[in-house]
Amino acid sequence: MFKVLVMDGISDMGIQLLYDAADVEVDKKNGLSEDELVAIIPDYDAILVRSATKVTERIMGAGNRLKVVGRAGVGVDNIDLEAATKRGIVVINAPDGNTIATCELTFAMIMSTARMIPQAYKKTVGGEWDRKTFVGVELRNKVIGILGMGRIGSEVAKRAKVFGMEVLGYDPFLTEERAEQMGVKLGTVNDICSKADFITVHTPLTNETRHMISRPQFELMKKGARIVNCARGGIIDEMALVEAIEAGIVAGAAFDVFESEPPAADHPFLNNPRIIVTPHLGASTIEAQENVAIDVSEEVLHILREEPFKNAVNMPPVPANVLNALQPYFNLGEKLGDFLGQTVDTAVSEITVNYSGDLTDVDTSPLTRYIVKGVLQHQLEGVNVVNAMHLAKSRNLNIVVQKSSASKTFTNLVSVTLKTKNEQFTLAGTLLSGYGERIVQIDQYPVDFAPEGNLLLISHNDKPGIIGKVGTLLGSNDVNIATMQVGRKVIGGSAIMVLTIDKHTPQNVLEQLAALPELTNVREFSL
Ligand SMILES: NC(=O)C1=CN([C@@H]2O[C@H](COP(=O)(O)OP(=O)(O)OC[C@H]3O[C@@H](n4cnc5c(N)ncnc54)[C@H](O)[C@@H]3O)[C@@H](O)[C@H]2O)C=CC1
Ligand SMILES: O=C(O)CCC(=O)C(=O)O
Repeated sequence: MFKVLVMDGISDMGIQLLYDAADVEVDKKNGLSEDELVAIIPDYDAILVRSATKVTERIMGAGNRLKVVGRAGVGVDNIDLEAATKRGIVVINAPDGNTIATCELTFAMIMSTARMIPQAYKKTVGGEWDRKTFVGVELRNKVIGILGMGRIGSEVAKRAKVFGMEVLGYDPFLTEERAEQMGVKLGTVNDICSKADFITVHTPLTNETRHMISRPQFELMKKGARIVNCARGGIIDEMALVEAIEAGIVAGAAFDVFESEPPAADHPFLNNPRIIVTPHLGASTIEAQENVAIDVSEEVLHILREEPFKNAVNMPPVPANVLNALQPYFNLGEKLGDFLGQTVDTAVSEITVNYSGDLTDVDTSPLTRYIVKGVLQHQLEGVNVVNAMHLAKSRNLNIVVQKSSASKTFTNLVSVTLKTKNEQFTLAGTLLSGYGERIVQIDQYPVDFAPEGNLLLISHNDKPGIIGKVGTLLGSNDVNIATMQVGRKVIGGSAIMVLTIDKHTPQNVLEQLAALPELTNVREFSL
């Protein structure tokens, strides 16, 4: 039974999928401190959060069965990604479900600053009938500058066009072609700051975007500019904004997010009549909360059940077509790594993977992760596909990936060579139509067996009678052989035998086999 901890009031409708799952037990909690979470997290396989709960290194360190942190939303700045990756904990988010909600709040904020609706409301309900103070501006024919043209920024741009605004955009990943399709003129941050009547930011908070709008940008602005931040506190320098309002440059601002949340009681925004604020409500619609909770629940179930998933934040994204092409190979890749990992007793210095046939046309890096995971799990604790490459890198393990043109014999072939200081070992596997996963080469020897169960790998010289001797010895010790494969390069030369055994071969039997003079090496593997 998987135990999932749901925090921060995530929508019950959205997590119905988890309640309905026979293999999942759900606990809902709110407002726990870091210490309280550290105390209970060892019981859980997954934790789901919005933005309120900070999932820190300490919490993840205590979560010894924690496999996934799910963020019901976009921004993952409340989750220590590095700590998660190190521990092989998958972090997933729900990037699409709250785009429209946040875009619509942004527009509400733009219109509220244009017409000072909250300020007018406050006076009116206070008993004043003030029709002079609140003379606003129209949006039509005004210039809006959008910094960050991803999901939300692009939706804001669409709506701004409908309001008759000229749209300027800045995003390092926005091509001229795409900007043109959206009717957006590209500009630099400073360009946009000097031309726009309204500026809205929709980037994540990163080293590059922190204080992207600060004193120098406010100095470039037109008198009467209005500023909106429904993305992340810190993208706009809060103190510089207050100064720009005092200097008469900025006429109004609307903030849903703060450098520190919640803001301190004496935060200068809270009593400034030109600044309107909301408590991080961008994603707070019934629809968005349901969407993100559904998305994150689906992904959490996939991860717990070890099924393929798509929205991991601490792993490179895998496009659906690549995932479809590679998924059938994941188990084979892991088995090849697993087998190879059992062949060595000393540190691995290099893993070389060669893909051929059908596999030359796709980005095989997700499959390489499975192979590396398979190898490393014999050397390190807690390895999985999330942290495999990170662990390999941190141990200076060289991963070489090669692609060669179609294999002569197989339509697809994955060949993996493991190198240590003193030895190297190669295995190759394929997916055979109608037969599934097969190992088809061990070092230079052609073989053909399924990578599963208990295997005995025996090196010997190709002489008559050896197979019989091995069979008799195993039979007399009640060790049943399920399948047997013999591989040799030339008649009478060195050869190998691969036997699938119904159960684990006892140590004393392995020793008796090793004592047979015709055998040069006997090793047991378990896959
Ligand atoms: N107030 C709220 O409740 C919510 C806030 N957000 C926040 O809104 C922001 C945007 O969300 P989405 O549009 O879904 O994300 P997104 O990932 O689709 O878009 C972000 C865009 O920012 C761009 N970007 C990154 N660095 C940049 C830089 N230095 N300069 C200019 N552009 C840069 C990226 O290229 C990307 O196109 C995120 O920070 C997210 O956390 C999202 C949902 C709700
Ligand atoms: O969960 C929330 O309400 C915050 C949403 C948000 O900021 C995000 O998705 O990045």
